[in-house]
Amino acid sequence: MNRMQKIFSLTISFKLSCLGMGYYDDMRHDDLNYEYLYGSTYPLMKNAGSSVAKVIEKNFASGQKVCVVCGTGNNAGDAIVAAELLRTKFEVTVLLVNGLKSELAKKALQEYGGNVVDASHIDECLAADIIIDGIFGVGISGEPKEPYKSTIEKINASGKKIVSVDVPSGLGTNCAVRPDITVTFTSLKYGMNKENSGEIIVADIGIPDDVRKYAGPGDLIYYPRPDPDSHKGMNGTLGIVAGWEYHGSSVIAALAAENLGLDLVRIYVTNKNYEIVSSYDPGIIVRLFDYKRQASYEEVWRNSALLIGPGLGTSHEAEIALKRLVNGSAVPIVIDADGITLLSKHLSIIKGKKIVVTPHKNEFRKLTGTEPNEENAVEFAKEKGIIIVLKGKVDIITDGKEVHYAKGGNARMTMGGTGDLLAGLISSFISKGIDPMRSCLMGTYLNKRIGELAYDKKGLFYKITDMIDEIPSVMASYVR
Ligand SMILES: NC(=O)C1=CN([C@@H]2O[C@H](COP(=O)(O)OP(=O)(O)OC[C@H]3O[C@@H](n4cnc5c(N)ncnc54)[C@H](O)[C@@H]3O)[C@@H](O)[C@H]2O)[C@@H](O)CC1
Ligand SMILES: [K+]
Repeated sequence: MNRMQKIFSLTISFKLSCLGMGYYDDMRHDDLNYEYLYGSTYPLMKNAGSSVAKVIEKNFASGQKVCVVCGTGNNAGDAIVAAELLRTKFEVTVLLVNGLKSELAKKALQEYGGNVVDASHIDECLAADIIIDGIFGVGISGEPKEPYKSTIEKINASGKKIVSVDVPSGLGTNCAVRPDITVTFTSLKYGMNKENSGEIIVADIGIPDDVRKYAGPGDLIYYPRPDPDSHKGMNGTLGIVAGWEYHGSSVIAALAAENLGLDLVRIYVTNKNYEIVSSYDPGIIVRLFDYKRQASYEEVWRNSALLIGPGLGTSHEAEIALKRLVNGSAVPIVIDADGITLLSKHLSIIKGKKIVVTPHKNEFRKLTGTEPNEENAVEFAKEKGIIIVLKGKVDIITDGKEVHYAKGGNARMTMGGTGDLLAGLISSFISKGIDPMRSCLMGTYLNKRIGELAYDKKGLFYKITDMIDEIPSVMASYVR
């Protein structure tokens, strides 16, 4: 390879591995939400394997020898499912290059009744007529390590017909299988073309639309891990303008934010509640807000996202503050509770702003002048260019184009404070730079989930801080 070729190859490889991560995240998202809604994702693996088997039956004469080369993950599982379906018509051998790690792949192997060999039989296995490549799918990270690197080289040197499962193993690195056919699942992966993937067949493996319509644990994986080189302020700063009337609402939202790993959580209150809010938690910064001073507004605008409204009251000073804050803000704002009541009198201020409004049914009526239902929420969100989270037994989340739902929770969640908590969660995710729509899905799912966990421990007798206490364990199980 000359220098230019090397640079080109490195660029391609970098791009593919970066974008490969995107596919991996999307696949994990779909898998987690699938599990949440329907249970095990094994049926998807069965569908994936079955689509590979169908392609082989259609393209190759039966009776030939097939070597199914397996890595350790779910890509191998798909290949083993295909092996079981093919073994009545073909002479099939499953080659386990280095055992299996994936539980689903192990299950597929249990259901497979044919011939299995280990790496000591690699040469004899690769002498088959057809090779199924189930070494890596989108779960690869970095360059293939041994023993896979030399296995890929042997596959490419074999001169046999090669069918890759989902993606050619190693695609985007310097060592990739070069197949005749690739059966890829759900959608074409970035960078795949005829040269590196052979004939590409996109197979639908039956992932239901609901995995993207419903908020679920899969949405939480989009929480950004802090860069080890980042400094204070780069991982979310939230300005909470709340609690001027009912101080507890601002504290609930701030505690939610603190538990979500933000760098700085600041509450802005007036004289009346300054002392009591300041005394609550050492991790929360409390600042005095004077609605007549421009400096107060400028301080609030320096945060990466704002939450306005919980326990704010509807005083004259709150009304002025809301108007000026929204008007001058360049960062996204979540408006909740009293903020919604005030906003309903000044709807023109949200034009062109990045706004999420989180009304319950009555607040929705006040805000829109219409009945709280999906159709009206979509209509209002579209007309105003905002996101609406209409809270209820099932939350409805819409930006006027897409509609999503969050279900779950329990009857105890009608208690005061759950709305403040939800607004705190959504605004915190937004402050970390997560897309606002995704932030709403993450927040609505998480709010319902922590209600369920609190119920598991204390039944109907849990309180709002019990929900807040559950935030870290839920997040930590999806974000490492
Ligand atoms: N929702 C979906 O899209 C579905 C995807 N499925 C399959 O699942 C695949 C992804 O499965 P997995 O996440 O288990 O990942 P893979 O099967 O792609 O590979 C992961 C395994 O390879 C190892 N590994 C990763 N990089 C390596 C490297 N550079 N050198 C050596 N070993 C390495 C890992 O330790 C892990 O055991 C997809 O490509 C697809 O084939 C299907 O099972 C069905 C559902
Ligand atoms: K593969």
